[in-house]
Amino acid sequence: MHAALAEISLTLAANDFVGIIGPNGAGKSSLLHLLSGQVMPTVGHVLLAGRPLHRFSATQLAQRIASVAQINVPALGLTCWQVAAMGLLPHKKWFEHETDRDRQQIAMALEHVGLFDKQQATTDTLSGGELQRLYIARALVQQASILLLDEPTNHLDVQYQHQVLQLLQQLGKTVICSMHDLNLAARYCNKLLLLHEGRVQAFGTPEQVLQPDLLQQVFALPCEVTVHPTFHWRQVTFLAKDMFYTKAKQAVL
Ligand SMILES: Nc1ncnc2c1ncn2[C@@H]1O[C@H](COP(=O)(O)OP(=O)(O)OP(=O)(O)O)[C@@H](O)[C@H]1O
Repeated sequence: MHAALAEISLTLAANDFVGIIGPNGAGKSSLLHLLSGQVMPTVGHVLLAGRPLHRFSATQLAQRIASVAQINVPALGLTCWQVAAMGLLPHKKWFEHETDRDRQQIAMALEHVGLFDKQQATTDTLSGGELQRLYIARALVQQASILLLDEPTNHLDVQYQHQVLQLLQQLGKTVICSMHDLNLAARYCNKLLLLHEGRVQAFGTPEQVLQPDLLQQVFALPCEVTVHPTFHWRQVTFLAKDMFYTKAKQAVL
């Protein structure tokens, strides 16, 4: 049997903003499923505050961990407000009504993701990016201290990519998300986890993880890593193989 992940051992601290990076099929989504408790590891444990995830009830987990999946099917007929309000479910008893505080929280979450003005719009009228932001709003309403997001900037335009990552960074929560854009990951995450073929290739700060040789080996493309002159972020540029060799040849001539 093929294991999606193997020999993963890591400890994440409260308030870490971790970007899981790696090529297609590296195991990013599988790791998020394990961390959310959706899937149990066949070997080993995932511990939350020292307690294995399987020892928490579904409600207890939902009060602590909120997940935003990669592909969210729009809940047909529901308004943005109603979808965001679903985040209250782990905190409510059956038929318990929304309080003023609940409504304030929903409004704030919608405001945070730029959807306050669309609160009465139905989800089938939203763009892919708006839908993504709506599910992030639902996760905020859930008030979990850990947020797991599968490619949260997928479908978002540049402005909202930055707005959403900035928002996630400022939440003061533990945020773990898979990301394909290494430059956005370098800019916003304080830690990166580089996966390849189900194994951890590197885990640490963006400076530690974004090493050209390592990236070249994992992504199978020549790459350069530079440092932004003003902000000191790492910036990764992948080169098509022929570009790299043409440039190297010119440098030799
Ligand atoms: N439900 C499943 N059953 C069997 N194998 C699976 C399942 N889901 C994923 N896999 C396999 O596990 C491996 C890791 O997949 P995963 O979706 O976690 O990768 P990923 O890094 O998130 O990829 P991508 O960047 O394409 O989203 C792949 O080989 C994939 O084919």
